[in-house]
Amino acid sequence: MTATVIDGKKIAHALRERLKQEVAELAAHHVQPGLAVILVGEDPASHSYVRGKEKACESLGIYSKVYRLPASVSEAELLHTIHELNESSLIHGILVQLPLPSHISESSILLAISPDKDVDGFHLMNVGKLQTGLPTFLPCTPHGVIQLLQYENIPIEGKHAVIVGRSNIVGKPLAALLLQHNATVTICHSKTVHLKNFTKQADILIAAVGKLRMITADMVKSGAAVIDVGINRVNGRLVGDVDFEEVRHVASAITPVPGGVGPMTIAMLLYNTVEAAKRLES
Ligand SMILES: Nc1nc(=O)c2c([nH]1)NC[C@@H]1CN(c3ccc(C(=O)N[C@@H](CCC(=O)O)C(=O)O)cc3)C=[N+]21
Repeated sequence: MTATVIDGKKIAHALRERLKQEVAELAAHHVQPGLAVILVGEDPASHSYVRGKEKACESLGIYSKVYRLPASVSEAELLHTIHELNESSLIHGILVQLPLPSHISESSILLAISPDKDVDGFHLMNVGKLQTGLPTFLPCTPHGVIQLLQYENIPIEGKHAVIVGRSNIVGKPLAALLLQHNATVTICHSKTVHLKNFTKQADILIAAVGKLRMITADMVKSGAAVIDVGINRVNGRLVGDVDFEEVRHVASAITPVPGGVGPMTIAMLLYNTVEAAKRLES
């Protein structure tokens, strides 16, 4: 078997074209969605992601403003910036790029963002809403994964989805979303004993660990859909958590890295920003 390679770039592009029309319709009503991105420190990868987000906003006609703050910024200063953005009428979405320097408490920063502008869906109120099944901003990467599966007509209901990785930004919210779509969900992590026994049972296997090519062909059931959320850098090149060349001969569908989940994450951020503008301006 050779898997269908899921073209995340193409699917993200299609979503962005739809959003571009929505932004144009909002403009006719004198509303321009605005996104503020706060980036603390000098991590080159973070700077590169944030540039991607800026360019994406520009191509859709979304206003964006990036706050590049030194790693030495205090928690109080950061909170001050967030409070100003909560009040700003130009800004509908606020994103604080993670990770933050260790002297800043991530949870207090995320709590300070107005839940109505929390386009990452990381505020505790919105985390609770997601768990409860109430409408909220869906975290971008998990939402992007669901969109990829739906676009490719990969059924979720009744299927066994196995997620490797339990982070607050991918593994846990993705488990909640897959449950909402009636999958049977297993979450595996670094302390899981005999990981392969679990991954082998997956109809949908999601790798979100951050460990280079850790999912090998022997861990995948024949015909499974394999979604690679991993981003690892090898000599400046991006490589996923899945051994793509090996696993593509076992799976029925597989996402590449780059060009899989990453572009969808950005598309869903734009989607949430447009949603935020519609809600705040209605
Ligand atoms: N508050 C917050 N929200 C985030 O959504 C967030 C974050 N912090 N911190 C870092 C991670 C990482 N992330 C990516 C987004 C797009 C690509 C992406 O577009 N990747 C392209 C390649 C880009 C390249 O070549 O550098 C691809 O996979 O094809 C990757 C990674 C969002 N994150």
